[in-house]
Amino acid sequence: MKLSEIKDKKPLVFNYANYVTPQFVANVVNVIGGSPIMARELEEFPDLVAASDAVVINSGTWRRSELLETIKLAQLANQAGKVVVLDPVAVGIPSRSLPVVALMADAQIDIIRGNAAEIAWFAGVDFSSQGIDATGNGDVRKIALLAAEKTGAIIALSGKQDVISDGHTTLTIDVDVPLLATNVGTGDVLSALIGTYNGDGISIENTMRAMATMKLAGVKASKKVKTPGYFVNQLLDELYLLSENELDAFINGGGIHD
Ligand SMILES: Nc1ncnc2c1ncn2[C@@H]1O[C@H](COP(=O)(O)OP(=O)(O)O)[C@@H](O)[C@H]1O
Ligand SMILES: Cc1ncsc1CCOP(=O)(O)O
Ligand SMILES: [Mg+2]
Repeated sequence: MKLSEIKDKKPLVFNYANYVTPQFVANVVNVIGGSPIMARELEEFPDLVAASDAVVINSGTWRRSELLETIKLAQLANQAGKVVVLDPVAVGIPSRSLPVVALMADAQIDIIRGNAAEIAWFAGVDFSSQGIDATGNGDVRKIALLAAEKTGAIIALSGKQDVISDGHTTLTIDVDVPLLATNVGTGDVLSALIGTYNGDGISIENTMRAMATMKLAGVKASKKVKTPGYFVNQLLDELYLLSENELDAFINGGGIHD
């Protein structure tokens, strides 16, 4: 949906969040105009999925004992026709790959948002990483396209260059904002923004708008402040203040490439 529609409809975004960044994620969904809720209690899933417009599963601090519950959550969302976004934090670490494989075998994941190393894992391409961060270099367009073909999901690959691919259409946002990489959680936030924008229907266009929103807010914040602490607060303010017209101008003004 468009930014103005988010402000109108206030999509409810159910975040199965990691325990590192939930406050940041909830605030970003809130300032953009959506409505966040965090939960991880199985008994609550049917009610919460029914009420939600999107379900965002972040595997960043997943315990094995939560796997079956999370699969159930994704299945409930599938049955209710709600978009499911997966943020597969550090999925390339072998012990982290197994539960993600299990989830994807038993439920449909509509959109996968990860950094280049995480998406490269789905593509079957080698890409250096250190813990939660991508550290290597590679052809990120090709990696996103391959990952989309292999998973059937829309791929939202983030980094210096953002790439969105559904296996047919591949878009890139090529804008370097190093400060966006200085706060832990910007990736988690982006995944929740993607859920918010896809709350009324899953599309590459909605996914691109979410990524452009984050990038543009980052560009604006980095013009005003130069250090990580101020930046994270300025980023929240820029997300809050962002208008539909500014976003359209960014998207149509050469920020996005085929
Ligand atoms: N060097 C960079 N230049 C511009 N934007 C970046 C850069 N690194 C990360 N970002 C942005 O930061 C956000 C989080 O992406 P990323 O750091 O790849 O995720 P994660 O935190 O999951 O590793 C995205 O909006 C992405 O575009
Ligand atoms: C540090 C850390 N450890 C497990 S999840 C997590 C946060 C990851 O956040 P992001 O991928 O958005 O930087
Ligand atoms: Mg991440």
